[in-house]
Formats: sequence, C-alpha cells, structure tokens
Amino acid sequence: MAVLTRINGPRDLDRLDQQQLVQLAAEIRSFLVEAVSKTGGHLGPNLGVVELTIALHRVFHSPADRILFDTGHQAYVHKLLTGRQDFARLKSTGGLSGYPSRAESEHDVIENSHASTVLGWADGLAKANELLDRDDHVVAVIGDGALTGGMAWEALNNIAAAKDRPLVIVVNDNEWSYSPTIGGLANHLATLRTTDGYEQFLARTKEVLERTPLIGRPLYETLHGAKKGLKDFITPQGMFEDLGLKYVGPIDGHDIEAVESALQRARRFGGPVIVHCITEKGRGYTPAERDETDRFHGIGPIHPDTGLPISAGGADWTSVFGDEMLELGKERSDIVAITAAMLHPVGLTKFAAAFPHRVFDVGIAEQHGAVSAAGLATGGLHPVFAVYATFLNRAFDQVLMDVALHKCGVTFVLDRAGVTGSDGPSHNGMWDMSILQVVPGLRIAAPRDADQVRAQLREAVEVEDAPTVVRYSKGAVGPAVAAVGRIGGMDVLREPAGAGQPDVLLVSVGALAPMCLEIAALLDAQGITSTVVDPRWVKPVDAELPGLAARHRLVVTVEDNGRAGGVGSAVAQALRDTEVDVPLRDFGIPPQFLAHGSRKDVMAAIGLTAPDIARQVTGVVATIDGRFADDAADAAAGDGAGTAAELAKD
Ligand SMILES: Cc1ncc(C[n+]2csc(CCOP(=O)(O)OP(=O)(O)O)c2C)c(N)n1
Ligand SMILES: CC(=O)[C@@H](O)[C@H](O)COP(=O)(O)O
Ligand SMILES: [Mg+2]
Repeated sequence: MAVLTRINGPRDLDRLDQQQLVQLAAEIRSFLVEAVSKTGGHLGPNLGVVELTIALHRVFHSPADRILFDTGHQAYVHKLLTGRQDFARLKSTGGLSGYPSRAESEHDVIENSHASTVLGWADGLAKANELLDRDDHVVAVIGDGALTGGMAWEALNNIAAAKDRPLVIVVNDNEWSYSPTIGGLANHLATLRTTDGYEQFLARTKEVLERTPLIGRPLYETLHGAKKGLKDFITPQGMFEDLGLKYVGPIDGHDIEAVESALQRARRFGGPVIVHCITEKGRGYTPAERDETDRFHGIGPIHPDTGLPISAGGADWTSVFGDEMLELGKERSDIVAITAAMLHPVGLTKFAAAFPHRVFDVGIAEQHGAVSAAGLATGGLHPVFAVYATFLNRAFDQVLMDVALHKCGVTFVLDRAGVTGSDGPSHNGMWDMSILQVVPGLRIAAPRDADQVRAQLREAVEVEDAPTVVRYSKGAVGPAVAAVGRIGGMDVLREPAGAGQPDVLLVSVGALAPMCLEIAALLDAQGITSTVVDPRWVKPVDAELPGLAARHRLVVTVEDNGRAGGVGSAVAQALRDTEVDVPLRDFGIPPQFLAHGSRKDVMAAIGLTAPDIARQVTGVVATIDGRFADDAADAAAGDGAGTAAELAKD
C-alpha cells in the first residue's frame, strides 16, 4: 500500500502522476476486498467507484467544494482519501459508519442512506452558493438505481431551470441497483452507453494504446481529445439535454484521466451539467464481477479468495416470508408482488422465479410502488408490497391517501422492522408502527416467530377492504414461542404464577416475545407475578385488552419500534377510552437517531433488554406498593388518602 498509506487527505492526490494513480486504484481495491471481507459491507458498489472518486477529489477541492453521494453506501473510497483508513470496525459500534458521517469528517455531508435525495441536496447547496456569492462547486454522485427514484426527477426539474447555476451531476451508471436497474431511464442510459460509434471508437483507442504503450502522453492526449470530441458528436441528444442539462459522456468511469478530463470540463461549464460515467459494480474482484444476483452489493463477512460467505445463514425472517409467499402464489393467482429495487433482499426471489409476470420491480420508487398497489388492488388483484420498514416512510401519504382512503386490499410486508443497527440511524425500522397508527382502517400484524409470519401473512392477504401490514425484524428468525391460551385475538404466552390478582400485564409485540418471557421470569424472582400476551395484530388494539388490563395492577408494553406514537401509546389510549384506570409503562425505542452498531449493542444502549426493563418494572411496582403501604398507614392513622387505583393514577 505504498501509495494509499501516503494519502492523508485529498490534496495528497495532486502530486501523484498517472502511474501512481493507477497504482493507488489497485491498492484501494486490494484494501477494500481485504477489509470488507472481514467486516461485511458494500463491497460491490465501492469497487465500482475507485477511479471515479480519485478523479473527483483531484478535480474538486473538498470540503469547500461539496462532493455528495446518493445513498452513501459507495463512500468507502471517499473515506479512504479523506483521512479514514481504519476499516477494522466498519459499521460496528465505535467504528467507521458505513455511510458518510459529519461526526467523522468535514468532507461528509449527507448521512442518510435513503436513496434519490442527493440531487435535492445539491440543488439547495448550489442555490446557497449563488445567494451567498461563493465560487465553490457542488458535485452530486448518483447511481443509475437512485436515478429511478422520483425525488431525483423533482430535483432535476428544478436544477434544469437554472441554466447559469453551476452544479455537476455525476451519474454512476453500472447498470445495477441491487438487481439490474429497471425502467425507461435504464433503457435510455443503455442507449447512451451503447452507441455503436462510441463503443467501437473506445475499443480502437484502447487497442492502439495497448499495442504502443511507449507513445506516451502526447498521443494519449490527442486520442483522448478525439475520443471525447467524438463522443460529444455521436452521443444522441439524450433526455438530459432535452431537459436543458448539458450532457458529457458516456465516460469510461475506470479511466482516471478520462474522468478527470470530463470533470474539468464540467467544472468550467458554469451551469448544470451531467457527467455520465460507465462503471462496473464489483470491478476488480472476480467473485463480485461474476455475481449475477447483486454484484456483492451488500455482503456479510466472506472468504476473500472465493467470495463465499463465512457463515451460512440459517432460517431468517425474510426466507420464511419468501417461502410462504411462494405457496400463496401457487394457491391464489390474484396475489402479485411488488419490490422497490430489492427483489432478493426482501425475499421475493422464489416468487419471481415461479411467477415472473406477477412480480413488479418499480425501481427505487416506494411512493410509486404504493400507488401502483392501489391500482392493482382496484383492478382485482391482491398486491403484496415487500419493502424495508424504513423505506416505507417516504410512501406514507400514498399509503394513507391512495391505499387506505380507497380501502384497497394491499398487504405491506415490512422487513428490517425494529433496530437493525449496523446501517446506522436511517436504516432502523423504528417508525412504521408509529406513523401507520394514524392510517384509518389499516391493520398491523407483528409476528413473533416463523409460524406467526406464515399465519399472519395469510390472515393479511384475506383482507380485501383495507391495507394490512406484516412487520418483522432483520436476520435470523427467533425461536418458536407457543401460546398457552387465547384471550380475544391475543395469544397468552405465559399465565401468572399463583392465584390472586396478578401484578403485571406484559404486552409483548412481535419478535420481542422471548425477551418478554425473560422479563416475566425476572419479575417472578422479585415476587412480581405477570401475564404475558402477544396481541398478534397490534392495530387496532384488541377489544379484549382493556378488560384484561383491568385485572392487573400495571400494564407494560414492549415493542421494537419508536415509543412515540407506538403500540404502547395506542394501548394507553385504549385504556383511557374504556375508563380502565390502570397505570401503564411503555418500553420502546426512544425518539432519537441511533448511532450505528450491532443490534445487540444498540438495544443495550437504549435499555431495550430484559434486565433493564425488569428492573424498571420492579421499581414501578414498588412505587405502587409503597403508595399502598403509605396509604394503608395513612388510613390506619385516619388520613383517608385515596385508594390504590387513585394513587396509581399519577
Ligand atoms: C429509499 C430507498 N430505497 C431502497 C434503498 C436500498 N438500496 C440501497 S442501495 C440501493 C441500490 C442503489 O443503486 P445505485 O443507485 O445504482 O447505486 P450502486 O449500488 O449501483 O452504486 C438500494 C435499492 C435505499 N437505500 N433507499
Ligand atoms: C444501503 C442500503 O439501503 C442497504 O443495502 C442496506 O445496506 C441494508 O441492507 P441489508 O439490511 O439487506 O443488509
Ligand atoms: Mg447502480
């Protein structure tokens, strides 16, 4: 790593000659394969932007010039060039974030990993530069996948309107999202990319150079100039130029000089300009180059020499859903599936293989996916939209005003619900059971184990007059948790020990059932008896829950969702609405952006663990008892303090 280790900041790139730059690119690729094979991460996307990122930091001077990355998963090279080369704890607690992070560096701007926002950021920053009379540049790097998101086009519409406002948009076109990028835009980019004359000229240029390496820079520059000029001439007037955006490209995104030359032109242009770079996802690492699933988009730890995963994954929530979805597809021809560019990660691979015409990849376009689902349902089908919980946030209005208002039978399957941890604050699925609480008619299921995923998915697709939601965690599915009884629609997971009024009604939501059973056992050790129930459908609150609560001294809800407006809030409201005067303590994720780390670490950090919750519940019961005790003493002394229920009110 003779060159890379000497790069402590982007300006150290300026002194490197072409040969050293090529060497640096090779060293970065070796570094990425070695480091990310240990930690896991976005290996494929970052292998594809090595030369592009080097060129960006040579032409533009960050942080004065803002270099922005869409989604941010492809910013490892950017980190390596901006003083961060310790990847030992990438995405782990206390280690580097897997995305840009302002806390890490002044060179980082956009921290969230939700796609298709970079052009909006760039538009705003460019306007700020203009209004504050700054000559700095704004450069937005957006992938072909992220370009399928509607927000990107909202921004482009604004950017194109300002012909004299400098803004450089680098389209990192590797033809892949997770899966091959879909849609009309992808086809258009392909047209730009595969213009015959450009391809043939490119091939001839490289052939000449390979045959006559000693001709050196003068000829290379001449050929380069000719190649560039020819490209401008032969590239069809693409939609970008129809929009009024200057278009430069397509550029070989792995040719540092070619990219630098294009970026220099763009830098001088004085208005919005698109630099269309053709890159290869996974470039330089054979297992990734050959991977036809997702080009090693996001991997766990692997054997670097083979690319094979270190640990063979067991049954996970996603595969349980995928297998049941396949069975449902066989049984019901009206069931169709929707994905937002994440066919494999959400578990629709098998369904798509069996029913290729009944699965729709809408691109990174969750809003469109939800509205299209309303259309599909109205058209007589039952769509199942499988999407990560956090990404449904951006389709809230479509769920509310298109799906729910029209009482469409659409099932949203939310994967990665709850704390996911390692992908940082914007990836936790911690908002769905809060924001969806306000959607009239929408029902939410939170299965506690594999059997419940299967059962509740089936219950959900039976509902044809309202949206339904089935939400579950990331990764390995928990142990099966059997019910020992049923009250209303709620499964009783544990009866209270002993006779008499039990102390606590423990409402367990979804995958936290094992934790709640552990809490109950810890409370037992304190002499506190509890009933553990799993409501299964957490919205609407089960009609029997208030009555059950009234037979306890304290209600405790535990959810892997934000506390604010979550299931606990809904249960509290149900108690109020039914005049059930029992104190309630709700445990969930605090309304904070959670720093990246393992799920276990993050759950511990926010106190969502059995010991933490048991300790707090013990304290609450003691307080209630204490008041009882005080009350009894007062009553004996004729003080007439209120009843336990009144006391417990406050
Ligand atoms: C709103 C949203 N939906 C889905 C995702 C999941 N996701 C992360 S990266 C990615 C693919 C991005 O493709 P592209 O922009 O082409 O970048 P590449 O990985 O090819 O460099 C997707 C779908 C996301 N981050 N944000
Ligand atoms: C960047 C992105 O949105 C995803 O690739 C993210 O890494 C989560 O992926 P998994 O939860 O599937 O690992
Ligand atoms: Mg791509």
